[in-house]
Amino acid sequence: MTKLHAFTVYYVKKARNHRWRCSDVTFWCVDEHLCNQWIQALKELLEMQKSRPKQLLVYINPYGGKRQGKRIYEQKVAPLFSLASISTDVVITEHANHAKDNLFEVNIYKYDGVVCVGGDGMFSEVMHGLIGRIQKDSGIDQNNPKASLVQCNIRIGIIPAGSTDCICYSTVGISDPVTSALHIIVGDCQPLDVSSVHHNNMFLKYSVSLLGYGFYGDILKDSEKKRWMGPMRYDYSGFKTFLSHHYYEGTIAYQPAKHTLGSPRDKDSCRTGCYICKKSEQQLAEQHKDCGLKHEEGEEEWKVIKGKFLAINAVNMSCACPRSPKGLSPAAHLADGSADLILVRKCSRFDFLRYLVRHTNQDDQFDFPFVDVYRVKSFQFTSKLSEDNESNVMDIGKKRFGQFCRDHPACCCNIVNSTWNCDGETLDSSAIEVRVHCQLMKLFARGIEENCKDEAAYSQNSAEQLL
Ligand SMILES: CCCCCCCCCCCCC/C=C/[C@@H](O)[C@H](COP(=O)(O)O)NC(=O)CCCCC
Ligand SMILES: Nc1ncnc2c1ncn2[C@@H]1O[C@H](COP(=O)(O)OP(=O)(O)O)[C@@H](O)[C@H]1O
Ligand SMILES: [Ca+2]
Repeated sequence: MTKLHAFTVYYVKKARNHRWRCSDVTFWCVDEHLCNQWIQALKELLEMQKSRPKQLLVYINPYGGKRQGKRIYEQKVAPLFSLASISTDVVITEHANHAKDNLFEVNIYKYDGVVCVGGDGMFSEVMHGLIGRIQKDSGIDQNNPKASLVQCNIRIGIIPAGSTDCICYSTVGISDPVTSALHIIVGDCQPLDVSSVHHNNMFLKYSVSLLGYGFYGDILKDSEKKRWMGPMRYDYSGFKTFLSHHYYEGTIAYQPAKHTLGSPRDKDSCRTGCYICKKSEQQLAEQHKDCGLKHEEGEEEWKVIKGKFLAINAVNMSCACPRSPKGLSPAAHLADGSADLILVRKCSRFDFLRYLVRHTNQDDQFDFPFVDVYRVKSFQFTSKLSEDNESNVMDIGKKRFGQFCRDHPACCCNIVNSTWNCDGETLDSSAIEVRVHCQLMKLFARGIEENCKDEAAYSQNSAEQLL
C-alpha cells in the first residue's frame, strides 16, 4: 500500500449573523517532499501576516455577566489561541481595578495586544489601564482637558462574557466568544473614538460607548445593588426606573462636529471599511503632520440648550447590543472623531415607552418632537442643582426635600441629580466636560461587515482566512 502524507489547514468559516467558526480541511499526498513544501509555503505565508498577534496579555473577570468568563476562556478561546501558536499570559482578576493597576506595572510593550474577558465594565478597566499607561509614559497630564492624548497602538480584544457586551456587539456584530477570538487571531484592527470626561480640570474617566445621564444613569445606580441577579438586573432596574419617570433639569453646551461627513439621521450605518471613518483618519494624519497649525477648539462656536430631560445620552458608537440590535444611535460611527448627543426631553410615560420600543424595531427613534440628536466633538453639562448650589440659592431644607422626593416612586420632581453612566461605571460628578478623541485606541475587530446576500457568498468567503 502507498504511504500517505497529510497536513491540516484550519480556517475561518463565516456563518450567519456575523458569526465566525473555525473549520478545517486535511490534504493528503503520496509525495512526502511535496507535502512538506506545501506546509513550508503555508507557514511562510502566515509568517508574512505581520498584523497577527504572537503574544497576548489576557485579563479574565470571573464575576462578570453570568460568571462564566473563566470557563468561556478555557473551553472556547484558549484552544484556538494555542492552535494559532499565540502565547498568552493570563491574569484572573481578584478585585475591581486589578487589571487597570496591573497595566501600570507590567511591560506592556512586549505584548501584541491585551485581551479582556468580561463585559463593558471590564473593557473600560483595561482601556483605562492602557490609555493611562501610554499617557504616563509619554509625559501627558490626563487632568488637562485640552491635552492632545497619545494614541494607543496596542490593540484590545474583547471576549464577551458580561451583561450588556455592547462594545463587542457594536464592533463585531455579535456577542460570541469564538467569533471574537477568531478576529483576534487573524489580527483585525478597528480604530475607536474615545471621549475624555473631566470635572473642574480633574480627569474622571474615558468613555467609548454610552455616557448617559438620567434614565441610563439611574438604571445603573439601581442595578449595582442587584449584581447578584446577573444580567437580569438591568431588566429589573430598567422597569423600575421607567416607572419612576424622573426628569432632570440642566444646561448642555456643545460644539458641533463639523469635520465629519455624516449625520445622526443618516440611513446608512458604519460598516467595515467605512469611508466616513477613513476620511477622519486622513484628517487626523494631516493634523498630526502640522500639529502647530491645529485649529484651537476654544475658538469654535458653542451652542447652549437648557431644559428638563428624561435622558441625556452621548454615544461614541451605535451602542447596538442584543437588547437593541440597532442601538441608541444607529448611524453613529466607530472612528469619525464625533459622538452623537441624544436629548430626550420631559414627556409622558407613554411617549417615553414609544421612544424606548423604537430601539427594538425598524422605526426611527429620533422621529419624536421631544427627542433631539446632534453630532458633537465636545460638550459640557451642568445640572440645575449644581448651578443653584454654586450661586448659593439652595437651602438645606430644599436638599432634604430632594432626597425625600427621589425616594418617592410617584413623584417625578426634578430637584435631585442623576448619575452619569460611563460605559457601565458611575461617575461621582454630575457637572462634566466631555471631549471626543478621534481614534485614540484600537480593537482586534473590523467593524460590522455588510450582510452576505446568499449561501454562495458564505462558502466563497469561507476559505478566506487561514489560521
Ligand atoms: C420596552 C423595551 C425597551 C427596551 C429598550 C432597550 C434599549 C437598550 C439600549 C442599551 C444601550 C446599552 C449601552 C451600553 C451600556 C453598557 O456600557 C453598560 C455596562 O455594560 P456591562 O458592563 O456589560 O454590564 N450597560 C448598561 O448600562 C445597561 C443598560 C441597560 C438598558 C436596559
Ligand atoms: N475579580 C473581580 N471582583 C470584583 N469585581 C471585578 C473583578 N474583576 C473585575 N471587576 C469589576 O467588575 C465590573 C463589571 O465587570 P464586567 O465584566 O463588565 O461585568 P458586567 O457586564 O456583568 O457588569 C468591572 O467594572 C470591573 O472593574
Ligand atoms: Ca464616533
